[in-house]
Amino acid sequence: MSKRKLSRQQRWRVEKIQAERERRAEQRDAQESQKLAAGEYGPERPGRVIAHFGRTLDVQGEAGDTVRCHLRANLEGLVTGDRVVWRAAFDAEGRVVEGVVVARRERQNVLERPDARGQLKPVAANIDQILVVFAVEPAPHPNLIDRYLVAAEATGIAPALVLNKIDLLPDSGGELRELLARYEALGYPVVATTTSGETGLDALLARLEGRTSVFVGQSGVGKSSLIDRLLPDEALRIGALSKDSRKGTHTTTTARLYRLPAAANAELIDSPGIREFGLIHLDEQQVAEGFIEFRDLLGHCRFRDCRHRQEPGCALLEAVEQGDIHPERFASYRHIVDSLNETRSGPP
Ligand SMILES: Nc1nc2c(ncn2[C@@H]2O[C@H](COP(=O)(O)OP(=O)(O)OP(=O)(O)O)[C@@H](O)[C@H]2O)c(=O)[nH]1
Ligand SMILES: [Zn+2]
Repeated sequence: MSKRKLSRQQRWRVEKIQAERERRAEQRDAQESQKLAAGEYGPERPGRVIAHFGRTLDVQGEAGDTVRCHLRANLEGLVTGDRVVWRAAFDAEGRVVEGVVVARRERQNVLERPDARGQLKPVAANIDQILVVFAVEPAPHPNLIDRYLVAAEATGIAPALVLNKIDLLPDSGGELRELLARYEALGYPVVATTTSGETGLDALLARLEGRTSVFVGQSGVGKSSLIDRLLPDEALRIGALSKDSRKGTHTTTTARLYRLPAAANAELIDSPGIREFGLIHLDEQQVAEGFIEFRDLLGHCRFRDCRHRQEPGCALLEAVEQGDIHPERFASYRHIVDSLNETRSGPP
């Protein structure tokens, strides 16, 4: 909007348009309640939110059909991935033209991100795995991988690692393989891929099969390239969409759920906001719990309030000493805790 002040007449028009919009929304809610009461909608069916735009949602039914749905007045805060109960409205020929979402099923988990004011807001729900992508180039710092893993563990969603750009792996890539073996030994699934060939694509598809996944990872590791590979048609459509938004219409930053054509029951939830990951909302205890090999030891230090620095009888320090915790993972833990403390005590 321009800095010029709105004239009285302009302001009057804006207010009038706003009032008209509200009136229409109220009217629609009332009509829907009437239709629901009169049984004009079909029976209740299960569905899944694949995109949402304010009070309008795209819901995928069990048959894979997508229906534009309104939200019943008393339902709030649905996000992509939510499982819902919806009812269809039909046209004269008996075809489903639209629907209304009447209930939300309990969530298995929810991914949250801070909004502009730093408040955590749900962005997607019911996710089975977080695929942390890293690449041969830019070379991964182990601490960065750990930061992603800790953030993922805190959501309660299982993480897996994807090493991309293995076409760039030098013959002497022993160091990286060693790093991967360390995470595999901890129990994390690891898949190696490249988008410049077929290598690893089958393994990635197998990992995606039967699950709802999200990709996260540092800029430049190849997330977009991998997703383009998995969703060739969708990629074209998104390209067309963003061309429009560049003209200044509107940009959709909300998450979308995609069904992958190449794997059975494989779904992907993606948006620029989901790919980024923060740790700032975690406390020291949550960071420690994010290191899965620490979990059994937590609570076994001599002092209840042990901060695992130099306290005698620290179960973690002893495990490092005995080689049960890799020193680099422990250094990583320290680094994350220190960096969070610095950020919090730093200037606002
Ligand atoms: N050699 C090689 N290059 C790749 C591979 N995958 C992606 N790239 C290249 O790496 C660069 C970054 O890829 P993107 O897909 O944009 O990475 P991204 O993770 O989506 O990055 P952001 O959008 O910044 O988060 C591009 O120039 C790609 O062409 C790969 O398997 N091998
Ligand atoms: Zn301790």
